Amino acid sequence: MAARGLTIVIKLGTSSIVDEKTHEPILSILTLIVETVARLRKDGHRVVLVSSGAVGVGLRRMDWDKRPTHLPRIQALAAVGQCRLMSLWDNLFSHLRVPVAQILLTRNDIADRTQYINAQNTFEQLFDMGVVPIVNENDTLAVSEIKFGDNDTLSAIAAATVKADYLFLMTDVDCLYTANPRTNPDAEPIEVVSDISLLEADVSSAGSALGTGGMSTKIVAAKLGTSAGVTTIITKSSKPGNVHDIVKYLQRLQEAPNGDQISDIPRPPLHTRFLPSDTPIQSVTFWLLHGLTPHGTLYIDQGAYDAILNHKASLLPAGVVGVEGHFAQQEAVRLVVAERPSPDALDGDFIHHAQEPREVGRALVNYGSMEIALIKGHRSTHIESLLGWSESEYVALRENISFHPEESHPVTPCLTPALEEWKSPRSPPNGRS
Ligand SMILES: N[C@@H](CCC(=O)OP(=O)(O)O)C(=O)O
Repeated sequence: MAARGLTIVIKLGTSSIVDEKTHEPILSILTLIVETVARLRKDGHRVVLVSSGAVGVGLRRMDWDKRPTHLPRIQALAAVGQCRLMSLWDNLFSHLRVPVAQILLTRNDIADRTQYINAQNTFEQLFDMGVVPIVNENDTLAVSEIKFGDNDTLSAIAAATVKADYLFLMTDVDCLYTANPRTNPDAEPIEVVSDISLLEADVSSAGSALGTGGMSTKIVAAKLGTSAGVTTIITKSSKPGNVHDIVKYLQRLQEAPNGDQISDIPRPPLHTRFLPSDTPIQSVTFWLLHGLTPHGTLYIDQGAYDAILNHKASLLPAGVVGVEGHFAQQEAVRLVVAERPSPDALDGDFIHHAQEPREVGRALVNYGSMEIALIKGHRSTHIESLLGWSESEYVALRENISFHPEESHPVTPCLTPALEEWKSPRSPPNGRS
């Protein structure tokens, strides 16, 4: 039986495709990527590339030594580089007769539900036309509040948007290790991470001089990807052909009817595979949680939280104990569970007295921050007399509320503990190359 065509997103960071010192494109890698993508397509798969490198390529074009710090200069440089970067990709892909398309995104572009769906439709159409979409952040427009921040996060959001089967985060290491393999001879590769919430990652790991991501942003991207049902894979960018081999291996693994035959399958190149959540969140939920930038925070009491979570209730003004930030109707806010203040507490006191306030989800609100500050703690029947008008009896409708699939876990420096939890039964012996 022919294998089903998969949707595969491959993310390439700046350091994978641009020489850090000379800023020249690493043509050998770019070519191998193009050949790999062409092979995957021949196998019937749909491929999206998320390519960084606009700033790096721009530096070469302008003959500048280093990345500027002044934002308009970075944005101008990215505009120069993006054009050249795409011409490089287009040129290389054209030799194998693969048409490509450029998709530049900012958070704003997908903050509107209609635009998000438009983006989905465009990807879909490009796949139907046999085109490889090449995605980057729209650096020319993006300022901090509308930035994805790094292309690892962008690639996870793109993977969720196209409902990808696999997201490959190409990096300068083969995989995650139980310890630093350069300094610790006992370091073992981590082949499978079945529950990413158990993983403790080094948030201090820096990215390259040109890019913005690092290992920590890959872990964040893997969390986003797996929560949306996307198997997320870290593997070495200098061996792009590995992507093809890993996909073949995973297909054979899926087709193997029972465990006995798995041992007959040749081992794949080294990689770390983050397994998707058993209960992936829906597209709308993912969009609410990750597509929108929150403009403020609503503090809700435990009763409201339980009612929304367990009884599918909408959020009433009575369940709101505090408001932070300035936001308008239909903007996204964080939801944080906090204790109700004592009657004699000063405004805002609940935040300080609450036992570990925690963000539990996000919501699109029916009222702006000023209105919610007036109606919080009151019955819905009082909204009209308090505001002089009433839009809805709810601060947020249940369908516009999404909860995070898991509570946030502390992220501490080290990739080592709880190894047994992550290792697949087939983890290779120490020192495997
Ligand atoms: N959008 C930017 C890259 C941003 C970024 O995160 O880069 P990287 O950390 O190399 O994936 C560019 O094209 O230069």
